[in-house]
Amino acid sequence: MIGVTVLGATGSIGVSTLDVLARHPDRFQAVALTANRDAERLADQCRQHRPKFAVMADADAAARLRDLLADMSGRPEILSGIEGLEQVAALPETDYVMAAIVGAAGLRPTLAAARAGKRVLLANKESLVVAGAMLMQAVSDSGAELLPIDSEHNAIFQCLPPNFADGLPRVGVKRILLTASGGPLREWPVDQLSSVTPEQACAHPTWAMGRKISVDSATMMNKGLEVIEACWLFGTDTDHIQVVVHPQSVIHSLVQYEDGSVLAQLGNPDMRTPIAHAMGWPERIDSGVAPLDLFAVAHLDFQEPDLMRFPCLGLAFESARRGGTAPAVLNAANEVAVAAFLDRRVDLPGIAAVVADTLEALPNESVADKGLEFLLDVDRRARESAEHAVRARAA
Ligand SMILES: NC(=O)C1=CN([C@@H]2O[C@H](COP(=O)(O)OP(=O)(O)OC[C@H]3O[C@@H](n4cnc5c(N)ncnc54)[C@H](OP(=O)(O)O)[C@@H]3O)[C@@H](O)[C@H]2O)C=CC1
Ligand SMILES: CC(=O)[C@@H](O)[C@H](O)COP(=O)(O)O
Ligand SMILES: [Mn+2]
Repeated sequence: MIGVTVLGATGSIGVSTLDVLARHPDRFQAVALTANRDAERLADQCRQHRPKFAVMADADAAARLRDLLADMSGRPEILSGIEGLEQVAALPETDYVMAAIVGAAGLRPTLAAARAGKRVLLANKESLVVAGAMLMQAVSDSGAELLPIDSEHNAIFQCLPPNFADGLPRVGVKRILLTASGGPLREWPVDQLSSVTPEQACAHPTWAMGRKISVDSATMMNKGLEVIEACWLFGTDTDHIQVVVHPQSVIHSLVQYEDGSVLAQLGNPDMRTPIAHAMGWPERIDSGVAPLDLFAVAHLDFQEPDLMRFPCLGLAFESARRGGTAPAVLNAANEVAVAAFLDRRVDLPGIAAVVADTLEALPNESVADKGLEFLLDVDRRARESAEHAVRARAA
């Protein structure tokens, strides 16, 4: 039996993961489930999946979870805080860790799973953006397995040969073609972007996801974060990654080879496919996703991204090229700006403006030989600076 810890069990990826896990009761057992504040949903999940541990990041929510599960026989041990998250990411009875916390908050538990040598199923792209070198080093030092859950990166993984870690040029790869839907604002009049509401930004045309990543898709910052994620996962650079807008989200990404071949992975836009792929790998297991009907799809369209409409994508490419602390600053500023947008404290174009101001305000520092505390401090300073930029725009 394979023991699974699901970090971020109550979120969009967490729920899909538990759906796949429940389809294979003879293969997987939930060992630990975690959430931030949603004790009610985590309590329901504990009753269904009967994990040994449940963690609420928030201490008050952990107390609520204890009350909610007081009458459950064989109830899980309930932990709280970041230490609880790190503990269940590294349990001896856990084989696989689904890293599905949203944002840089997922970094420490994801790192704990990597350091403990687990199979890390990585949805939390922000971990790689903030601490790519450190996370990749932890994976290599411990012998952990890192399998991408992000649909594009999972697709690329499926289109690469098993020895891709030898280096993409050595295995004949010319470049990665990273697909993007273009989000709900792809055709919105550019001069009216300041009127976009949080509800409109979160109404993704093809994927059902949490609110933070939905806004990132609307600004195309999501694709920018994914470019940085791809650089780390596949040992490449921005010159070898092309973003291709593909509104149908049926092709999840492509790999172009030296001989002219282009390999692609296709499927319905449902995250249970990459989740089942990574949980079953190297075998193929049922995901519950309906077979792709190409006649119903009928057309596959491709466009170049419009960097005037989507300045966040340009900022992310620039941060990736600069390296150092720039990607961590980009990520922190974006998290602050997206939260402010969802609170209606800045308008949608304000997100890119806050990120640009924050990148400008902070020096770019080298991350070589620096530890986790340094990166957490960069993240903290960038958040402070971004919050100032939000207030300055609101004033
Ligand atoms: N949704 C998708 O289809 C895809 C998501 N991803 C990535 O996966 C990750 C998760 O996304 P998604 O599932 O959409 O997000 P959701 O917002 O739906 O879920 C986030 C999860 O993280 C928990 N959480 C939030 N903040 C904290 C915190 N500070 N400490 C501990 N736990 C916390 C939430 O708990 P609570 O419910 O209590 O708030 C919830 O369980 C993101 O990094 C995203 O970029 C990548 C590709 C596709
Ligand atoms: C499902 C998934 O992997 C998301 O990251 C998706 O890519 C979002 O769609 P966009 O292409 O619009 O960012
Ligand atoms: Mn994606």
